[in-house]
Amino acid sequence: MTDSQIHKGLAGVVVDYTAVSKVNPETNSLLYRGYPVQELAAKCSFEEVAYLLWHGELPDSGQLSDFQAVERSYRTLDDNVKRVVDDLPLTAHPMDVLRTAVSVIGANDGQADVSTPEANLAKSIALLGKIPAIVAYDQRRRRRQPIVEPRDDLGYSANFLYMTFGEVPAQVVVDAFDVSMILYAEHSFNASTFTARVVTSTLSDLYSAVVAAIGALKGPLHGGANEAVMHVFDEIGEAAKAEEWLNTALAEKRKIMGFGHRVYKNGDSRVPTMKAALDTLVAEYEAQDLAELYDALESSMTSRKSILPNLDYPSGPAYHLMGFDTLTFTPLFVASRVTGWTAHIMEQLASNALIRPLSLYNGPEERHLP
Ligand SMILES: CC(=O)SCCNC(=O)CCNC(=O)[C@H](O)C(C)(C)COP(=O)(O)OP(=O)(O)OC[C@H]1O[C@@H](n2cnc3c(N)ncnc32)[C@H](O)[C@@H]1OP(=O)(O)O
Ligand SMILES: O=C([O-])CC(=O)C(=O)O
Repeated sequence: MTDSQIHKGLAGVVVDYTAVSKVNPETNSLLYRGYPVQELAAKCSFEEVAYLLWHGELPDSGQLSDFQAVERSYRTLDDNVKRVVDDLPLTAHPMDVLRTAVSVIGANDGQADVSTPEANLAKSIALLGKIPAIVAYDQRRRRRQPIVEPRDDLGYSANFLYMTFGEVPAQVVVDAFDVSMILYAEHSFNASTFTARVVTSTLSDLYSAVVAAIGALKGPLHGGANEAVMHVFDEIGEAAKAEEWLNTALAEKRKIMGFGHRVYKNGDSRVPTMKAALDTLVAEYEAQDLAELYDALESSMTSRKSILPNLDYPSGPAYHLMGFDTLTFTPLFVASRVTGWTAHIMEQLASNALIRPLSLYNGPEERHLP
């Protein structure tokens, strides 16, 4: 084995087929089951997109209402989950709380190890329904606000916002949130999805794969970047300081959160759609200062490094304007991406091979105890 066989970070390595989504950096496009994500964001709800990712086809109206009824039936949290969350310190990151709560849901499911396609689909829909309840519960407990029970007369996004804030915001806000959920739902073999597939490849259960994926998503090089973008905005403060801040940060060899991508080198296909959603929020909340800071950092970064924003760059400030706590941004990503993860878990199981790459040893030569 030689050095040339090593692909650090698996960059450029094709590991398997997938029919769930196609990321094409040459055409700067992203297809979910063949449909451009921009069309889905413009014409479909997040529930329809979740159904598409799992079933391969969009639902007709009867299939959609059956699906929505099942998702709505899972929106209430069991007491045992609430108790575990309540026992966690407020110093725990919301991603750690969510990871723990999903683990508790798995441990309480007597059928956790049943991995038929039907059983895994049922668990996936249950997680789709329950994760917003966990995220909302945790933000409200941190704010010492009373818990808001779900409403089954509301769609996914309106209910998510209602449970978090105690009221349904203006329709433009619900729409922007729904668009973000659609855009975050799926992105081929990214680090967290690959993590879920590795766990699944050992024939472990769906909950274990999702818990592991949450851990992988938390890091700032992946999903944690949407939170990190907001910390950067807070650090900079105002548009006039963006260029100087960036010069210092680059001189210190810092990675600028929300910029760059392993696959897209000419811009992230999802950014224009999310930026348009952010613009509607800027108008709704009259947040021109934030928009100016966004533009100033983007244009400084583009002229200094020619590195373009990824989806986390517009999503972070969008969630901020909606009123979410900064630490809650990556859990919002989980709420959406659980659809893609579970679609991949089911795909992996349908054609499984244990994922186990090789390594080139560079430790001490063989040696022996005296
Ligand atoms: C939804 C998502 O998960 S999207 C990704 C979210 N993550 C972030 O926004 C974190 C910031 N971005 C990054 O750290 C990187 O761009 C990654 C991890 C996303 C992609 O990394 P890679 O594909 O490994 O790119 P790589 O690190 O090889 O970058 C190539 C060059 O661009 C530089 N670069 C890439 N992204 C950035 C950045 N955000 N800030 C500063 N420099 C950067 C690298 O330092 C490297 O420079 P060098 O050749 O002088 O060493
Ligand atoms: O594809 C990646 O590497 C990261 C990403 O954008 C995502 O998971 O949405």
